[in-house]
Amino acid sequence: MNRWLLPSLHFLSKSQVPLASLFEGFLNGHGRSSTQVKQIHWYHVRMSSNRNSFNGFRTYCSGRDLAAKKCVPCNSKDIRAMTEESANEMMPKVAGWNLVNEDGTLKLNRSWKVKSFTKGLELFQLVGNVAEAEDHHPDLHLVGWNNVKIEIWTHSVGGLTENDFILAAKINGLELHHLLRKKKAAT
Ligand SMILES: C[C@H](O)[C@H](O)[C@H]1CNC2=NC(N)=NC(=O)C2=N1
Repeated sequence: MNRWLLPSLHFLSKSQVPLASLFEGFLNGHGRSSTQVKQIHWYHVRMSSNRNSFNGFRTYCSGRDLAAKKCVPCNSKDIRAMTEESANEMMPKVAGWNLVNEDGTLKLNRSWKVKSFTKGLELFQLVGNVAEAEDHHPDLHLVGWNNVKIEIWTHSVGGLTENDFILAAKINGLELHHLLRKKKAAT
Protein backbone atom coordinates (compact mmCIF):
# COMPACT_ATOMS: atom_id res chain seq x y z
CA MET A 1 0.00 0.00 0.00
CA ASN A 2 1.51 3.33 -1.06
CA ARG A 3 0.84 5.43 2.01
CA TRP A 4 2.12 8.64 0.35
CA LEU A 5 -1.05 8.67 -1.71
CA LEU A 6 -3.10 8.96 1.43
CA PRO A 7 -2.53 12.66 2.30
CA SER A 8 -4.08 13.57 -1.06
CA LEU A 9 -7.37 12.21 0.17
CA HIS A 10 -9.12 15.01 1.96
CA PHE A 11 -12.12 14.13 3.74
CA LEU A 12 -14.54 13.19 5.90
CA SER A 13 -18.15 12.71 6.15
CA LYS A 14 -20.12 11.39 9.05
CA SER A 15 -20.71 7.96 7.49
CA GLN A 16 -18.43 5.06 8.26
CA VAL A 17 -17.45 3.08 5.23
CA PRO A 18 -15.78 -0.26 4.80
CA LEU A 19 -12.23 0.74 4.34
CA ALA A 20 -9.97 -1.88 2.88
CA SER A 21 -12.04 -2.58 -0.25
CA LEU A 22 -12.45 1.14 -1.01
CA PHE A 23 -8.81 1.90 -0.46
CA GLU A 24 -7.66 -1.11 -2.39
CA GLY A 25 -10.12 -0.36 -5.19
CA PHE A 26 -9.01 3.28 -5.34
CA LEU A 27 -5.32 2.71 -4.94
CA ASN A 28 -5.05 -0.20 -7.34
CA GLY A 29 -7.25 1.50 -9.91
CA HIS A 30 -10.35 -0.64 -9.77
CA GLY A 31 -12.44 2.38 -10.55
CA ARG A 32 -13.88 3.34 -7.18
CA SER A 33 -14.96 6.97 -7.41
CA SER A 34 -12.89 9.54 -5.53
CA THR A 35 -16.15 10.57 -3.85
CA GLN A 36 -16.42 7.14 -2.27
CA VAL A 37 -12.84 7.37 -1.11
CA LYS A 38 -13.51 10.89 0.22
CA GLN A 39 -16.01 9.34 2.59
CA ILE A 40 -13.20 7.51 4.32
CA HIS A 41 -12.59 8.49 7.92
CA TRP A 42 -8.91 9.06 8.69
CA TYR A 43 -9.34 7.83 12.22
CA HIS A 44 -11.17 4.69 11.06
CA VAL A 45 -8.06 3.43 9.35
CA ARG A 46 -6.66 0.63 11.48
CA MET A 47 -3.03 0.52 12.62
CA SER A 48 -0.91 -1.42 10.18
CA SER A 49 0.72 -4.44 11.77
CA ASN A 50 4.10 -2.71 11.57
CA ARG A 51 2.62 -0.04 13.82
CA ASN A 52 3.63 2.83 11.50
CA SER A 53 1.47 5.92 11.33
CA PHE A 54 1.93 8.90 9.04
CA ASN A 55 0.80 12.42 10.06
CA GLY A 56 -1.59 10.74 12.48
CA PHE A 57 -2.95 8.89 9.46
CA ARG A 58 -2.64 5.14 9.84
CA THR A 59 -2.45 2.74 6.98
CA TYR A 60 -4.70 -0.30 6.95
CA CYS A 61 -2.68 -3.52 6.75
CA SER A 62 -4.57 -6.06 4.66
CA GLY A 63 -3.94 -9.79 4.38
CA ARG A 64 -1.87 -9.07 1.29
CA ASP A 65 0.42 -6.70 3.22
CA LEU A 66 0.71 -9.33 5.96
CA ALA A 67 1.65 -12.02 3.41
CA ALA A 68 4.45 -9.77 2.15
CA LYS A 69 6.06 -9.62 5.60
CA LYS A 70 8.78 -11.94 6.91
CA CYS A 71 8.60 -13.99 10.10
CA VAL A 72 11.12 -13.09 12.80
CA PRO A 73 13.14 -15.75 14.67
CA CYS A 74 10.94 -17.31 17.36
CA ASN A 75 13.84 -17.39 19.79
CA SER A 76 14.25 -13.62 19.57
CA LYS A 77 14.37 -12.15 23.08
CA ASP A 78 11.69 -9.54 22.43
CA ILE A 79 9.01 -11.81 20.94
CA ARG A 80 5.90 -11.99 23.12
CA ALA A 81 2.56 -13.79 22.92
CA MET A 82 -0.23 -11.36 21.99
CA THR A 83 -3.44 -10.89 23.96
CA GLU A 84 -6.71 -12.42 22.79
CA GLU A 85 -7.95 -8.89 22.06
CA SER A 86 -5.00 -8.19 19.75
CA ALA A 87 -5.45 -11.58 18.10
CA ASN A 88 -9.12 -10.83 17.44
CA GLU A 89 -8.13 -7.51 15.84
CA MET A 90 -5.85 -9.40 13.44
CA MET A 91 -8.46 -11.99 12.39
CA PRO A 92 -9.96 -9.94 9.49
CA LYS A 93 -6.53 -10.17 7.80
CA VAL A 94 -6.57 -13.99 7.69
CA ALA A 95 -9.89 -14.87 6.03
CA GLY A 96 -10.98 -18.47 6.59
CA TRP A 97 -8.90 -19.01 9.74
CA ASN A 98 -10.32 -19.58 13.22
CA LEU A 99 -8.98 -18.26 16.51
CA VAL A 100 -9.13 -20.89 19.25
CA ASN A 101 -8.10 -20.96 22.89
CA GLU A 102 -6.88 -24.45 23.79
CA ASP A 103 -6.38 -24.68 27.56
CA GLY A 104 -5.12 -21.11 27.61
CA THR A 105 -2.99 -21.39 24.44
CA LEU A 106 -4.25 -19.20 21.59
CA LYS A 107 -3.95 -20.81 18.17
CA LEU A 108 -5.10 -20.30 14.58
CA ASN A 109 -6.61 -23.21 12.70
CA ARG A 110 -8.19 -23.87 9.34
CA SER A 111 -9.59 -27.05 7.74
CA TRP A 112 -10.01 -28.21 4.15
CA LYS A 113 -11.46 -31.33 2.49
CA VAL A 114 -9.02 -32.56 -0.17
CA LYS A 115 -9.74 -34.70 -3.23
CA SER A 116 -7.54 -37.59 -2.07
CA PHE A 117 -4.94 -38.65 0.47
CA THR A 118 -2.15 -37.85 -1.99
CA LYS A 119 -3.65 -34.39 -2.69
CA GLY A 120 -3.53 -33.86 1.07
CA LEU A 121 0.17 -34.68 1.05
CA GLU A 122 0.66 -32.28 -1.88
CA LEU A 123 -1.05 -29.54 0.15
CA PHE A 124 1.29 -30.31 3.05
CA GLN A 125 4.28 -29.97 0.73
CA LEU A 126 3.15 -26.55 -0.52
CA VAL A 127 2.58 -25.36 3.06
CA GLY A 128 5.82 -26.96 4.20
CA ASN A 129 7.81 -25.02 1.60
CA VAL A 130 6.41 -21.74 2.99
CA ALA A 131 7.11 -22.83 6.56
CA GLU A 132 10.70 -23.72 5.78
CA ALA A 133 11.23 -20.42 3.96
CA GLU A 134 9.89 -18.56 7.02
CA ASP A 135 11.42 -20.88 9.63
CA HIS A 136 7.99 -20.84 11.24
CA HIS A 137 6.06 -24.10 11.23
CA PRO A 138 2.43 -25.19 11.49
CA ASP A 139 1.06 -28.41 12.91
CA LEU A 140 -0.31 -30.49 10.02
CA HIS A 141 -3.13 -33.02 10.42
CA LEU A 142 -4.51 -35.36 7.71
CA VAL A 143 -7.25 -37.59 9.12
CA GLY A 144 -9.93 -39.83 7.61
CA TRP A 145 -7.78 -39.75 4.41
CA ASN A 146 -9.18 -36.43 3.09
CA ASN A 147 -9.62 -34.07 6.05
CA VAL A 148 -6.79 -31.57 6.36
CA LYS A 149 -6.45 -29.34 9.41
CA ILE A 150 -3.60 -26.87 9.96
CA GLU A 151 -2.88 -25.32 13.35
CA ILE A 152 -0.51 -22.40 13.81
CA TRP A 153 0.92 -20.91 16.97
CA THR A 154 4.35 -19.84 18.23
CA HIS A 155 5.59 -22.69 20.40
CA SER A 156 8.49 -20.69 21.87
CA VAL A 157 6.07 -18.30 23.60
CA GLY A 158 3.10 -20.66 23.98
CA GLY A 159 0.72 -18.40 22.13
CA LEU A 160 0.16 -16.23 19.08
CA THR A 161 2.60 -13.72 17.59
CA GLU A 162 2.55 -11.80 14.32
CA ASN A 163 4.58 -14.68 12.81
CA ASP A 164 1.50 -16.89 13.01
CA PHE A 165 -0.64 -14.40 11.12
CA ILE A 166 2.08 -13.90 8.50
CA LEU A 167 2.23 -17.67 7.96
CA ALA A 168 -1.57 -17.94 7.76
CA ALA A 169 -1.71 -15.06 5.26
CA LYS A 170 1.00 -16.71 3.14
CA ILE A 171 -0.91 -20.01 3.21
CA ASN A 172 -4.02 -18.10 2.08
CA GLY A 173 -1.97 -16.90 -0.88
CA LEU A 174 -1.21 -20.46 -2.07
CA GLU A 175 -3.05 -21.89 -5.09
CA LEU A 176 -4.81 -24.88 -3.48
CA HIS A 177 -8.06 -25.12 -5.48
CA HIS A 178 -6.87 -28.05 -7.61
CA LEU A 179 -6.31 -30.10 -4.45
CA LEU A 180 -9.66 -29.44 -2.80
CA ARG A 181 -12.97 -31.24 -3.10
CA LYS A 182 -15.66 -29.08 -4.69
CA LYS A 183 -18.05 -27.79 -2.06
CA LYS A 184 -21.51 -29.40 -2.35
CA ALA A 185 -24.06 -26.85 -3.64
CA ALA A 186 -26.29 -25.71 -0.78
CA THR A 187 -29.59 -27.66 -1.05
C1 LIG B 1 15.05 -20.70 15.82
C2 LIG B 1 13.73 -20.85 15.16
O1 LIG B 1 13.07 -19.59 15.12
C3 LIG B 1 12.85 -21.85 15.94
O2 LIG B 1 13.40 -23.11 15.94
C4 LIG B 1 11.47 -21.89 15.31
C5 LIG B 1 11.20 -22.96 14.28
N1 LIG B 1 9.78 -22.94 13.92
C6 LIG B 1 8.83 -22.56 14.82
N2 LIG B 1 7.54 -22.64 14.53
C7 LIG B 1 6.59 -22.33 15.43
N3 LIG B 1 5.28 -22.41 15.10
N4 LIG B 1 6.92 -21.93 16.67
C8 LIG B 1 8.20 -21.81 17.08
O3 LIG B 1 8.45 -21.45 18.24
C9 LIG B 1 9.23 -22.10 16.12
N5 LIG B 1 10.51 -21.93 16.40
